[in-house]
Amino acid sequence: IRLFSLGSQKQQTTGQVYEKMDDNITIVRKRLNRPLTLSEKILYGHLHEPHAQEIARGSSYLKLFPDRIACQDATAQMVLLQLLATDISRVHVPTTIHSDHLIEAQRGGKADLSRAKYINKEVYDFLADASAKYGIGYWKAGSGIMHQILLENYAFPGGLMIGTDSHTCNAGGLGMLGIGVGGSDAVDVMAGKSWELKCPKVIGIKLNGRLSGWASPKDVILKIAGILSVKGGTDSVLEYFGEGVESISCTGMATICNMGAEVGATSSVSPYNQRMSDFLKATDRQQVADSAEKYARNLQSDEDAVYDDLIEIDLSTLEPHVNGPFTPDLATPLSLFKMRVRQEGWPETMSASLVGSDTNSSYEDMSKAASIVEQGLKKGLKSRVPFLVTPGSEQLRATLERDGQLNLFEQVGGTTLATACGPSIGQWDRKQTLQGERNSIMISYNRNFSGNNDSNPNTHAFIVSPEIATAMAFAGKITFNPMTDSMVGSDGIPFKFKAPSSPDSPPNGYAAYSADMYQAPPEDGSHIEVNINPHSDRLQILPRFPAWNGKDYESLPILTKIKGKCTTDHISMAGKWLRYRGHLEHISNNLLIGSTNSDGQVNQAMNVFTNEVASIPETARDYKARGVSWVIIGDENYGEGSSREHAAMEPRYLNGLSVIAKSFARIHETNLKRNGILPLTFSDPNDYEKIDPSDRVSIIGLTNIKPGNPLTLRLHKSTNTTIDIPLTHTFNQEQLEWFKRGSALNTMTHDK
Ligand SMILES: O=C(O)C[C@@](O)(C[N+](=O)[O-])C(=O)O
Repeated sequence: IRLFSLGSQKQQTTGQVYEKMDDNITIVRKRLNRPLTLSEKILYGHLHEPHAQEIARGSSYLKLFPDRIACQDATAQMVLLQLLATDISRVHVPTTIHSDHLIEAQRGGKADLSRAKYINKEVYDFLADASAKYGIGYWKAGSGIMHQILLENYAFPGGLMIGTDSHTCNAGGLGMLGIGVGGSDAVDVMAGKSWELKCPKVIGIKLNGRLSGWASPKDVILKIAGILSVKGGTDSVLEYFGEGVESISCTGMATICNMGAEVGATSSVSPYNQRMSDFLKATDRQQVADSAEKYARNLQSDEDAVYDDLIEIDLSTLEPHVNGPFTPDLATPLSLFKMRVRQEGWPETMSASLVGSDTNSSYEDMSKAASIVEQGLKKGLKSRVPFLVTPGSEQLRATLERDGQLNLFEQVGGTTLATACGPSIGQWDRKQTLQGERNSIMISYNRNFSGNNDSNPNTHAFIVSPEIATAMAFAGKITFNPMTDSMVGSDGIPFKFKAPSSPDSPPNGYAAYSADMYQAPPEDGSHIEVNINPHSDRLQILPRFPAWNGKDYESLPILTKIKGKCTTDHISMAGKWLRYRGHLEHISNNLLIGSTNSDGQVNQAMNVFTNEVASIPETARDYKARGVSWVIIGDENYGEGSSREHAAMEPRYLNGLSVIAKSFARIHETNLKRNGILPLTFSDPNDYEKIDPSDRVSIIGLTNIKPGNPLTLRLHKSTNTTIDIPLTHTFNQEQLEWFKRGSALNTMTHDK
């Protein structure tokens, strides 16, 4: 299978990682004198200073050494632009970049891939050249989605990996702790620095019984999302255990761990077991399986481990779920979905069914979808809607082609897309839906925010398993329930779909990768020049953010007071804006264009100098041109979702200095800190109501800012009165250096 070498990436063997983990765990056990959960063993097994590290779940900051770094092409550009600003000559930790975001779904896999290679040539060349220069392995467009490639080649039980993608936690399916981060975190680790993470709490999720019928691994996490909500996992690791885990494939557990990002979890992980051993062997990693077997005690939770919270799921009674629209935690059991569709008035007619992507594109997933298709075919039926299928990697695509599943999809009118994220991050050219048209789609992806798949805010996206999405494609309506409803074959005879089944992995093994999918890093790339055209539309040398001026912030305007959900998609939309992910000036034109303000307006701001209403980016640019800094007022879970640090860099670049919110999503809060913006929280969330968008605000206490010290927000009302509001922050001492120097990057570079 593996037709590529890791090249000169000097990396520890898995056995060496396990030996180090074992030593650390022994030291920490003696200090804590209590049982450890699996995620604790992995984290403490990677501590920089196991003897001295303060360990307090939910509060202390751990200093860690990850085993790997992974980036995808939409976020890697900012990583490499930051690397170019440092004195780093070669990454200190094995790193790969995966080209999976910049391929737009339009006509089908081959055509879309060659179009993407043409459109994105400048960016792909930049990624390839900079990867070679810094000793990074580069997976080219068409090789597959980062999370599948990682699972198939690099993830291992007990490992610790950071990735510039919020779904890095997908690796939990193979027992690895994968954590989504912003690019600046990755640069720290590439430089050989230890990486800092707030010690997570641990939510135990005990799976009892075993899945049967139409219930799939996807339904486990869809149910959990409904229980925890999009912020319920914040600052926690979801840790799976129990007999039910043994009944789920390694890739099935990866699906469950992948969507832990949707409840804001720091990560998700499952214990080492035979299924993982089987998957490692099926993907040509016998040695890893042997090492894991030898250290299995460190790859599972202690029997009497204590969790901060416990959720039990009975797999035997679990039914399929449908989550959405517009938020991944709006969970409805399939049996109640038709009624809810009618109660809520959601569009009943389907406009498309999308199967695959990084969440559900394993051999098992695709084979289950194919088993439904085969039943429909036998009854002379075809998909009634566009049926788009995304294999997760080239290895999977070649295997599915060899074993016949792709041909089945095509026989019912399905289209195989490129092995890329495509519609899951808005890279979908939908000619048939006009902007604003109300419609419903069924997706086996992980995220369904407004506009996330096709930029149409009225596309109602419902997250389901691949088999449910496939069955509904034959019915052409979202109220179809394959567990209860019949279809009519072309012979006029009614029938019901039988529940799907599939092997975990291909019975005849995986097909081979073609060697030109991967560019191994050369022994020495220091001679390689990375040039950026100063007139480029897509790549721009990173401007430096100015250091703090040492004073309190006085009488700043509020750019916008946001009400309700404000994810990183609302702050820095993906889709067609991915084009500018390497150009801060250009991408800043999408700042908060998806957000709704407290007056209920989308992408509108009152300019306090001109008294004119304009778009948020235009208003911010006017303030910047006037040399005026400003703040954003946010609601709950501000910055939910993605790892894209652009959502923090853009406001900073346009002169934003602080976001004051009721609460923050973990990754985004760190991204704001790392880019010199103050993420501050209302000590009393009700104080949010005291703010009028026309107020001026001062932030008092900065000259004495210390970890744990509250700050004061002083509101200057139009009636010439002031109101003081207490604010909290979560900066520790090192992070305050980022604020004072203007950004974390500024602490790593000398003025050139
Ligand atoms: O936008 C990106 O590039 C990052 C991303 O949104 C990708 N993704 O997983 O959808 C994320 O969630 O990290």
